Amino acid sequence: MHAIPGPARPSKLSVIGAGGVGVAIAYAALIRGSADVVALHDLNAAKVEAEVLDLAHGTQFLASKHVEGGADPRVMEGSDVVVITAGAKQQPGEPRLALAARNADILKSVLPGIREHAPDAIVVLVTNPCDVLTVVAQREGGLDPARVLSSGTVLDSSRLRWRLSELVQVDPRSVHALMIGEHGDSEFPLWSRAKIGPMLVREWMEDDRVRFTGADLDRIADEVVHAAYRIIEGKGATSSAIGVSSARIVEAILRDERAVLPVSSILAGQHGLSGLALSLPTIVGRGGIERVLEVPMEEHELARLHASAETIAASVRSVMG
Ligand SMILES: NC(=O)C1=CN([C@@H]2O[C@H](COP(=O)(O)OP(=O)(O)OC[C@H]3O[C@@H](n4cnc5c(N)ncnc54)[C@H](O)[C@@H]3O)[C@@H](O)[C@H]2O)C=CC1
Ligand SMILES: CC(=O)C(=O)O
Repeated sequence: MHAIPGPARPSKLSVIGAGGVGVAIAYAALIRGSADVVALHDLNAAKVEAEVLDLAHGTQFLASKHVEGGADPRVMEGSDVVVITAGAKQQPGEPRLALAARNADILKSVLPGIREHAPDAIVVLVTNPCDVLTVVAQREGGLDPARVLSSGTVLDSSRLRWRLSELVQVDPRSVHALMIGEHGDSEFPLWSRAKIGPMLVREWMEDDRVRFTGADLDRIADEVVHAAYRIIEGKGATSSAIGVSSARIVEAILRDERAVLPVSSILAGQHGLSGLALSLPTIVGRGGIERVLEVPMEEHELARLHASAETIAASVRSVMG
């Protein structure tokens, strides 16, 4: 006789940091139904309690039905995924790497709470510089490298796909293009593998009916690399797009999708790189990082990847010695 399966345990996402980004992630996750339960945690009790109430008041219209939170780290109990957004954000014109020392200290202060209350959770870094902090979290927290990752260039790749889709007037879901490397100034588009539908972007450019050139692609790449600076100049921070990007990563984990996403994780020899985190196309599932794909690339792209890796490694050395 087969046992009748009981109801599945509700999935739980906790978000540390109830600032602009943390709330955007919680809101996106609740609307999309990324997790059954969403918890918010912040040191600022009044702020986090107000944010939880504000979110809960929309429950009737949300896909996920339970939001909770507070200043006590016990709100993270039973989490399947913990997303970290706690920390300082960039001032206009400030590079992400300038936040490394400050945010590494904040990260170190939140790791014991995760270890105590959510020891089985996959940890996703969003706080910048997210590649550097992924390494800090793994080493300081003694985490399994497969179970700590960062949103990396998921957001940047979404920016790239949107700009390309506007250029060629094709649905962004049919644009397959990646920003790789650092989530920061040294990132770059992997043009040699970029496709629109089944056709390489380069093949589109050889078609007489297509009205874009290499100069257009250079301009788009530059816009993507500088996108956050532009938004921070105008509204002080970015939040909405990282909200949906992070919710998407959480879904890939909780639903064991084995989706290929350009998250950042600690490399173990891919492309000759080890001991630092950066973004490459990666299979993401219930175990976190299932596999980093060693995508073939051209020599000049490999050189850019190594330069990006060195930028991250230098920052890791500066905060960890
Ligand atoms: N990886 C990415 O693609 C992106 C990353 N970010 C990064 O996300 C981070 C957060 O940005 P915002 O939410 O705009 O900043 P914010 O200033 O609005 O919020 C930060 C929150 O962290 C909280 N916090 C600080 N220390 C804490 C601790 N020890 N425990 C719990 N909470 C703590 C603060 O009380 C505050 O509510 C920044 O580092 C920013 O650069 C922002 C956008 C995109
Ligand atoms: C702030 C940041 O990292 C971004 O919007 O890309």
